[in-house]
Amino acid sequence: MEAEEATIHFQMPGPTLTFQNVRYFVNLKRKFLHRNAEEKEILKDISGIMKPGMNAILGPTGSGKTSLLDVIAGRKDPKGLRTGQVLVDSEIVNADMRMRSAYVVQDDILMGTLTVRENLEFSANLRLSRIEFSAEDKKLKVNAVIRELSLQDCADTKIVFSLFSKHIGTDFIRGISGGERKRCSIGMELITSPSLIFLDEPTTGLDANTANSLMRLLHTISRKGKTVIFSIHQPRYSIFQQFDHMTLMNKGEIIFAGAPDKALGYFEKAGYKCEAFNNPADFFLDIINGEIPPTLDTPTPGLQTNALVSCEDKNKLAFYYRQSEFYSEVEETLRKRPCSSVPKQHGFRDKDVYATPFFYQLLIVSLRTMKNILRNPQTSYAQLALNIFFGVLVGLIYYQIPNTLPEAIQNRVGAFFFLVINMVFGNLSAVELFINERVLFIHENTSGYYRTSTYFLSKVFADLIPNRIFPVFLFSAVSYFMMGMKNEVEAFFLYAFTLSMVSMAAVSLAFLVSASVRTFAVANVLIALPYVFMMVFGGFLVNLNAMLNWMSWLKWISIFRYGLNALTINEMKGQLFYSNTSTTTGEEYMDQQGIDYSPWAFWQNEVALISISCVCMVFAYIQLWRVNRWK
Ligand SMILES: Nc1ncnc2c1ncn2[C@@H]1O[C@H](COP(=O)(O)OP(=O)(O)OP(=O)(O)O)[C@@H](O)[C@H]1O
Repeated sequence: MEAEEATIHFQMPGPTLTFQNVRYFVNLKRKFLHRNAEEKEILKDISGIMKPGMNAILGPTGSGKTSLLDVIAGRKDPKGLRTGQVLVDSEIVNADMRMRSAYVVQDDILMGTLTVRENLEFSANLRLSRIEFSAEDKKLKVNAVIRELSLQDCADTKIVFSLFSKHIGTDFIRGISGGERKRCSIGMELITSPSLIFLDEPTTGLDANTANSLMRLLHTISRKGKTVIFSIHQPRYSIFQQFDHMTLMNKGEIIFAGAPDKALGYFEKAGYKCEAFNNPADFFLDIINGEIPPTLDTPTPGLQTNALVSCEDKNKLAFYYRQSEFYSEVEETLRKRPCSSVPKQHGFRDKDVYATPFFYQLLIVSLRTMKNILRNPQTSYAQLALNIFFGVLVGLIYYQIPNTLPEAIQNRVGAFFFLVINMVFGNLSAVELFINERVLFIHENTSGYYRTSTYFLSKVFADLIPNRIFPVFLFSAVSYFMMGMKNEVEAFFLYAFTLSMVSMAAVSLAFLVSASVRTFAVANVLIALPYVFMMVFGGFLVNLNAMLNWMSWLKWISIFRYGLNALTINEMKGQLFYSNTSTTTGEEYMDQQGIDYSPWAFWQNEVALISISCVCMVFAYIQLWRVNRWK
């Protein structure tokens, strides 16, 4: 038991985090015909010190709590940081530091189809080094976290309502509660035994009691010497009492930072009196919101006479704080602090800082993807059902195509067009893939769970191939024999191979769109347009020889054209069609259509389809890699 306890207890005492003269700007939308985007200063020259214990960042909505938390956690784009620096002990926050600290986001980002334990195991498997932790150690660690966070009762319950399974969550399947979900999110981070923990509004969306017990939990963690820093909106008194340090914010500036028990005295000196039985946290917010007027008869030591009145154009409370002894103390400490000369970093990740090797990550992430598909079978069943349905449909429409003219050629060509349309448009749903998981991917990737390449390849191996390629063989088997195509084993396999290559090219294009945009609406337009263009330039709807020269190049990137040509060569070659008066061969038909039917020409079409797939995949990967990780 003791050994188990030891696994969750953190190895190092928490660090002291300091920030000095931090000014942070964000770009607002660029105005029409204006070259430069307008900027807004959201953190205005602020400094502070946060030591091991409970550090709360309080303030009304829009005061800059989350911005400050993100900047000090190193999650905000450093381009916006105009002046100042953040140090953890004496080191500048860098990628390595980010990996060693924990950041719990406001919206719980968990894989909904997995249970609490499986989510924690996923985190443990990827974020604990295999050299230092055996499989048994990881299990002990997960158990210890479950016990520490009192998650025993729901350890084997699925999350279900979280993030991207929201759309499949039904009234019949109740997942874990909001408080349990939040504790699970915290547990995902505690697995690595971080000594510095950031939480963005951990109590938002929780009822009073759940919020209270969650804060008690954080308090317990902080008492083990950890530095817990969190933003919070309006805490009740029992929560407020647990703070060791409080940073009060208003309009991007600090209006008080120090021990909460000193804050009431501080504001009293500034002329604000808290009434008996009033919650101090509410009282501070009321002051900021201007709901409590100052009574300025009280002398304000260390401050020029009536400073609160004279600084008309400034944030008066922030101005007052800068004159106070609290601020002088912070400045004095910051002046004395040592600082290492680590260069400023610009990218999200300076070096490879993952705990586990590439192939191990690929295995773990692929297993989770498969588990997710199996437990969320709508997509895979739908794909399978769709393929069987269309296989039977096309088989019935073109049932046993005769060799008599004109049906022999007309029906075969019509069937090929139908088949390719079905393969291409049947994969429209693939645009959901990265959009659905975008938030999850960004969170896990930035938290050091896995590399971008691991995630991408797991999608290819565990999603694309089993979900999009295998069902095509089923479709091919049903449709090929119902249509009564060429009775040759080799021709059947080439037919199935061609259809799967068409499917893969269409999915790859959908992957590319999915990795490039954030919303379904834009994705649907972006994917439908090239599909339709490719269809027009496929050679079935318009004769490509009669096309305007400047447009005809489009045929070279048409999945339809390569698919139709390959299917036509495979079926028509060596066939003899006849009518009452004449006969014609498949080769004669292809000559008329300008289709080269040499063996190499057939494979050229397959190579072209594979090349389109590869190019789209490479670009999809680049797009995923370029996704903005900064908050
Ligand atoms: N990327 C951005 N673009 C424009 N304005 C921004 C951006 N990020 C933050 N802001 C602005 O900066 C201010 C502080 O935002 P922040 O989210 O830090 O506040 P907050 O105190 O956490 O608020 P809340 O409690 O509502 O989450 C707000 O006025 C917000 O509109």
